Amino acid sequence: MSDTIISVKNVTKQYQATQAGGIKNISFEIKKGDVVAIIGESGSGKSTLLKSIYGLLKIDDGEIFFQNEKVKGPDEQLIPGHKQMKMVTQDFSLNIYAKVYDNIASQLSNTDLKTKAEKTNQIMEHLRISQLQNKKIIELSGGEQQRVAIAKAMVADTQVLLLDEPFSQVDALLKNQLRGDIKRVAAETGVTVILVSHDPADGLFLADQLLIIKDGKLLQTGKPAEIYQHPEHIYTARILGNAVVLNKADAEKIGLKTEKEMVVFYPEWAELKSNWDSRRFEVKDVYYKGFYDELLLERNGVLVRALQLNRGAHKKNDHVQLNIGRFLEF
Ligand SMILES: Nc1ncnc2c1ncn2[C@@H]1O[C@H](COP(=O)(O)OP(=O)(O)OP(=O)(O)O)[C@@H](O)[C@H]1O
Repeated sequence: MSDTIISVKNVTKQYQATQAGGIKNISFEIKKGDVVAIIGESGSGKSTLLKSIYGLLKIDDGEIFFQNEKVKGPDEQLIPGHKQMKMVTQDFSLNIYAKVYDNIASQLSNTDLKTKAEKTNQIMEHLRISQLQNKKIIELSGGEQQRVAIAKAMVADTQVLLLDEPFSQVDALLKNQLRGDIKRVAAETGVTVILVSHDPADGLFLADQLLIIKDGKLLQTGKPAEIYQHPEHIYTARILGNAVVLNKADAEKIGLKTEKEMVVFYPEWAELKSNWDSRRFEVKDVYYKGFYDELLLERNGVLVRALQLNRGAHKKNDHVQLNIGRFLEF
């Protein structure tokens, strides 16, 4: 228990106006120093959960604890939010006409100017923005502003960093770099990071703990690899791995026997072979995916997808054998 920093217990928050949305009876714990990714589609309740943890929303039911102290809602304190947590929203809340250095340093007191300068320089180094320190925010790209916003949020000994869609402003290449940097900074500084993203790849890459949210409910939480390999819901397998989902009748048409209603497998669990046997599929289409092909295959009117690492080996209209080594039943 001692290394738990955040406990969310049976938290419900519904919005009066919509009578829907929000989050429903969510419980989980976060370990100090972990990177936690909350993954779900748009409108699933991710931001509601993040704001509730920070104390920005009045929750209807349940409790949230920071260490052993209850997080107060906006009606219970003068300035909503939690002193040891910082939230970076998509608008960054930076002073766009001030310099990078001053934006970050503004979070520290002037009583010890040497420490103030040291801490500001150190966090800029961590986030690789030292070279930008004399630039004004308005002169920076979206990705650079994102880094400054994170540095500003972290500089004053923040224990929990809350990031709402931190990669929304960066392109694919910079996104990989920023993801790596957040992971590294969390490991180096010991800060606990809770981030919200609609892109499951963010969670799989970054997180020590993943939370899958759908329609305001927590479907599953755990380590990314565990959730990926053992999803408890079809939705989880679909968003994490673009799984193939078949009903019982279709599954049987391609030779998969099940007592349950649905069969699910990730394309990489199916092995392609050229041998001609009873489990043959016809290649309906080939999608170029860079270092591999994705094949759309058909058998008895049922379509499935499989990966072809040996690019170009099978072409449209070829017949192939597919060994589905593992599948899940729901
Ligand atoms: N202030 C509000 N008033 C009424 N309904 C709201 C309010 N904020 C959010 N909702 C509703 O609650 C649901 C969850 O919203 P939330 O912003 O938490 O989702 P999200 O998963 O973060 O989505 P996105 O990725 O689009 O930001 C949505 O249906 C949304 O319309």
